[in-house]
Amino acid sequence: MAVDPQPVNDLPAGSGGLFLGLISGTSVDGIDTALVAFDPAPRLVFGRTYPLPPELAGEVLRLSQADALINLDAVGRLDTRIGQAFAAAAMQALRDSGTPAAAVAAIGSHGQTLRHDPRGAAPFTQQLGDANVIAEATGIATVADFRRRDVAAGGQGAPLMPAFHAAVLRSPAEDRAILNLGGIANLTLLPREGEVRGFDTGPANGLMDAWCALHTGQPYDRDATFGRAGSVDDALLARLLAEPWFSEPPPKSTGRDQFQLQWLQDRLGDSALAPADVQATLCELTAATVARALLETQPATQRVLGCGGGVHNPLLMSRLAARLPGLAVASTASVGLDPDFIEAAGFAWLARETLAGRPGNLPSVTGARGPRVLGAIHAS
Ligand SMILES: Nc1ncnc2c1ncn2[C@@H]1O[C@H](COP(=O)(O)OP(=O)(O)OP(=O)(O)O)[C@@H](O)[C@H]1O
Ligand SMILES: CC(=O)N[C@H]1[C@@H]2OC[C@@H](O2)[C@@H](O)[C@@H]1O[C@H](C)C(=O)O
Repeated sequence: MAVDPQPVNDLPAGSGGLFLGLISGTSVDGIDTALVAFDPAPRLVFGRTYPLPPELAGEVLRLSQADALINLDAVGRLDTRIGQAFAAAAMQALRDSGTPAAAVAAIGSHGQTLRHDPRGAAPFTQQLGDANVIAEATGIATVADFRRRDVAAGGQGAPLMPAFHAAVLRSPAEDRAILNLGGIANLTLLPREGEVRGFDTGPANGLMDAWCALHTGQPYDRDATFGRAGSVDDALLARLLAEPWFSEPPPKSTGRDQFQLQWLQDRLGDSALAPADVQATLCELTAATVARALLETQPATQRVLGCGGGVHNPLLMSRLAARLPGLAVASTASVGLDPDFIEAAGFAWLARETLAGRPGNLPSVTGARGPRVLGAIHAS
C-alpha cells in the first residue's frame, strides 16, 4: 500500500515491525491477509486472499440467517474452526511472502461476523474465529474482538474503517468520501476539515451474490455479465428503497442477517420478473442507496474513492458515476492503495493502535460515548 497522498499523522514510535491483518468479510468469499509495515506510515508489503474452506463458508451463511435454528455446539465448533482457518491463512501468508513469524509484531484479526444487532436493550455483535487458536498456532500476539467495546460504550461497533481511512486517505485539498463495496456498503466522509463521519448504507455484493448463486450457480456476477443482461425494474426498485432503514440517520450499521435473500423475496412477492432484471435492480439499489446517502450527508464531496470487491463490478461503478454527476468516482487504486486489501490492512493498523494504547474507534462515526482502545490482546 503506497502511502501518498496523505502520510499518517500521529503514529508514535514504539510498536514497530510488521503487522498482519486478517478478515473474512460479509461476502464470506475468503480470508483477506495484509502484511503492513509502518514507516511510520502504513505500507502494504503483501496482500493475498486465501479460500475459506467451503463447508465453513456454508455454515456461516446458514447460521447468519436471521431465522436459522442455532445449535450452540455448532457455533462453538465453528468459532474454533474459523480460528484454525485464520491461523492457517496467516502462516501461509508468511510463507508466501517469505516473512519469518518473529518479524511480525502482532496479528490484528477481525474474524468473521456471524450476527450484528447493535440496537435495543441488549445490543450485540458477534465475530467468530477464536483468537486464542490463532495466537497458539502462530506464536504471534493476536489482537481481536475489535467491535464489542464500542458496542458496550453505546456505539454501533461498525463501521471501524473510517478511522483508518482518515489516517491514510484524508486530503487537505478536497472533500472526499471513501466507499467500501463489500457484502455491505459503507461510506466514510472525509471533509477537508472537520469531523469524520461514516456509516453503512445497505446491501452491496451480499444480496447480488446470493441472487446470482441462486439463478446461475456462480458465486458472484463476474464482470456483471448477468446483471447487464437485464434491465432495472422501477417498481421493484421502489419497493426495495421503501425499506425504512435506508432513511434512518447515522450512526447506523447493518449486516447480512438484515439484508438477506428472504428480505428480497418478501418484496418480490409473486412477481414474474426475469432473474437478470432482478440482478440489474439489485445493482441499481446499491448505487441508489449509496448516492442518496452521500448527497444527503456530504453534498460538497468532490471525489469518491471506492474499495472492496464491488469496485471490480463495472455495472455498479458506472451506475454510481451516473448517480453522482460532477463527482470523480474511482477506485483507491487511483491514489496508490490496493482496493482489495484496505480492510485487512486496516485491522493490522487497528492492532497497532491497540498495542500502543490508542483508541481505535471514532465516536463521531459509531455513536459511542467516547474513544475506546479496541479489542483483546492474546499474548504470543
Ligand atoms: N470481477 C468482479 N465482477 C463483479 N463483482 C466482483 C468482481 N470481483 C469481486 N466482486 C464482488 O466482490 C465481492 C467480494 O468483495 P469483498 O472482498 O470486498 O467482500 P467482503 O470483504 O466480504 O466485504 P465486507 O466489506 O462487507 O466485509 C464478491 O463476492 C463479488 O460480489
Ligand atoms: C458488523 C460487521 O462485520 N460490519 C462490516 C460489514 O462489512 C462492511 C460494513 O458492514 C462495515 O460496517 C463492517 O466492516 C468494516 C470492516 C468496518 O468495520 O469498517
